[in-house]
Amino acid sequence: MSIRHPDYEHEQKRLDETRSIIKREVDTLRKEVKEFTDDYVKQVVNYKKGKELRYLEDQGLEKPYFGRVDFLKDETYELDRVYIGKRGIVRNDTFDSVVVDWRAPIAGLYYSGESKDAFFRNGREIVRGEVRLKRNFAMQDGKITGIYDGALKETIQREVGHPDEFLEEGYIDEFLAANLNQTNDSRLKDIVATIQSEQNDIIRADKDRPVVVQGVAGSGKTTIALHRLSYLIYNYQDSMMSKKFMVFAPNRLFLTYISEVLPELGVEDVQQSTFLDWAAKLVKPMLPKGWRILDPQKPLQLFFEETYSDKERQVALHRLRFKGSLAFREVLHRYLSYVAQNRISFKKLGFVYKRTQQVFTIPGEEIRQLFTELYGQLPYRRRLEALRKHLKQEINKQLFAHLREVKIDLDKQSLHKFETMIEQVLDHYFSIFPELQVWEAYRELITDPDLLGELIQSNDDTSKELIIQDVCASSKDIFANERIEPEDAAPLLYLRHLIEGLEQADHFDHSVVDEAQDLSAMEISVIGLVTNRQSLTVVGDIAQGIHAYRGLQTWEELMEGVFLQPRAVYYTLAQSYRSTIEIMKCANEVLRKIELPETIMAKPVLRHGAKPDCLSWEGKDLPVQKIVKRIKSYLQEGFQSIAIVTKTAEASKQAYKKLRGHIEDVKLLSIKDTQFPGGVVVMPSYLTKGLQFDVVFTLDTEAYTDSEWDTKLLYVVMTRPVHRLVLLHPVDQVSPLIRDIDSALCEQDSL
Ligand SMILES: Nc1ncnc2c1ncn2[C@@H]1O[C@H](COP(=O)(O)OP(=O)(O)OP(=O)(O)O)[C@@H](O)[C@H]1O
Repeated sequence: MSIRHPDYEHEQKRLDETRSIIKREVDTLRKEVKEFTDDYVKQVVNYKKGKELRYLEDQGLEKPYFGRVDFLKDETYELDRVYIGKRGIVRNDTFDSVVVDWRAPIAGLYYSGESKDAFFRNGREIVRGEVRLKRNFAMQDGKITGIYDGALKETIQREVGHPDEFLEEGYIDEFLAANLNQTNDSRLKDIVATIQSEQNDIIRADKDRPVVVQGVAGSGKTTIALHRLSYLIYNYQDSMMSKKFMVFAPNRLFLTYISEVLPELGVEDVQQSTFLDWAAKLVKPMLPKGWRILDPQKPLQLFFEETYSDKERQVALHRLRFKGSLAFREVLHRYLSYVAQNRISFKKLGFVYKRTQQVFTIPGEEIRQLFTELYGQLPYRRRLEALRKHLKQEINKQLFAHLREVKIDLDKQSLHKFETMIEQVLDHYFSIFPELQVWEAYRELITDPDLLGELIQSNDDTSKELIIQDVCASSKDIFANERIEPEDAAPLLYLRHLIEGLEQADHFDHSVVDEAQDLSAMEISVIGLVTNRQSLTVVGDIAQGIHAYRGLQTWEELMEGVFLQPRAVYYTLAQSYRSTIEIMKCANEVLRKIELPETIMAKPVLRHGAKPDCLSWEGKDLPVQKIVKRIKSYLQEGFQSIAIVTKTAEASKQAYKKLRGHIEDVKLLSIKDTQFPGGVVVMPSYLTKGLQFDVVFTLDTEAYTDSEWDTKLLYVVMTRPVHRLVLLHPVDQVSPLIRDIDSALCEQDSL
């Protein structure tokens, strides 16, 4: 575990050897990359070599690997000693592997830890054996500065003697602790050296099944979802393309925040979008000219800001929840059946072959069955195409059977004439099918209470009536201004899937859905529709669901209602890596105010820090000078990213006005921002989702009531800091959420 490790000499020698190999590689690559060529293939090879060279120069030489695993194979008793790094390194002359890429199958052993019963997949083969050693290295300037051995439990046993007690407290190995304790620059990093076993299971999960992860705040959900992309592209580049990977995240700010880690992980050209930005591109061309999608912030203002009446909120809640629900998805399906049943009269198809006066018919019932059953799974338009083809074949079959019977041989010209006649007959027949237009159909459905009432299924008639009235009347009002709302986008796309089918070109090879609890089941269903082979990674935390008016209430909704074929694999992550024990204990105390399953309480890793400060101030005006003084002292201590968080966007603007003259470079962030600047920022609570900072101030803690939404919102904010949390409130206004937090958990004082 330290420099006096018995293997130190040996490991340093191994590192020296590896570094000299890398130096030779660097020299060769430098020469090769410099060579000019106008051959396209060679240019591509050179580009790849250039990338490899940059990695070796920037990182490979400094730290070629971070771990070692010794694996004794059951079958052959061979001992593989594998050094694992961020990228694989192969000797150019002998093609020997010097360092194995962390994503390679054998590297999985390193992450699952020491075990007598281990295995990895080598293509189709499963190689079994024993992991004899898992070793981590700390390195600096080509020197080994630390060697950490063993699986967690054994290490603790050796060092302190009481493994279970420590594990319960969230003990982590020294190597991980050393990594976590570095001051954070608030950007996401790669964690390839310290991926934990339960995280590794998610990263390496089956690519062709949806993966759903409930992970507490700071458990690494975003990080591992991105590592999974890197893993997938490394192992399946024949069947997947990184430019067909999509990351859905809650806002544009968050997208730039995560985008920096992607090149580090070797996946550069991944698409990234909010659900709405992506959906809007597909939905806008479907709308009548001049129509627009309303601002997605509207509902947040409606629910978090005080200017709206309870009635307005209630109506919006009914409408928004309904539009995102699986019940509505069912209604969309039923609408198509309704059209088939009520708006198409399946008459018999008949025609006469004039030359012999033979009458051919296909009964209406048979056509109905073909349409609703045999081709029932296809989108409406494709069903029509398939049905037409089918009927044409059937007519041909009947005709040729008849011709054989009456011994008539048709010449080319007669055949052509006959073909034309069939097309005419079919054209006439198909005029009975309504030409469904997605937008028109949707509009009819969502504004006509009688139709919706007929298609909705609910046991509770009174609430059904109420919901239908709210949904239809308020949707009509929105449409009257030639607007749709963001929550219309997913059902519109779903209906398009049912009527026209979604373009294959818009499909993804893999989709990551981050902060999935804030999307509706309908939205996630749509993402499922456009993701090939259901290759999705869906991560989130129900405790952080701040879009309760539309988001998921439980993961069961997805497991039982969306991902059925194939079924999703569900994982939970309870260990939290971001904040100190002191911060997480305090945040958990707030979360306990609402009823949530125990599985979503975070267990912080064993990293201590200062207790959160809960500071009250006297007087009418915010004590700007005192707050500024605190911020400055944190900056002097070396903390680089500080978030001053207010509950609403409006409050952020006010706070920014007060602070900007006193703190250099302070920035105000709003939903419109796309760049995440770091430094000192003022921002509304809901925008902090997914982000992290060294220090977080909640400027108006008193604004959070004890409603479920406010509780979750404050919890989100309280779980953003890596090192320090400061909760501020006027002395005579205390939020019920923090009123009775034990003074053992937070430092209560006046500012
Ligand atoms: N195995 C690990 N080793 C080192 N750091 C880790 C590990 N897992 C997570 N972290 C760190 O924990 C922090 C939180 O990670 P991340 O933002 O991915 O979590 P999250 O679950 O998405 O959080 P939230 O839901 O609160 O937004 C990051 O700084 C990340 O680097």
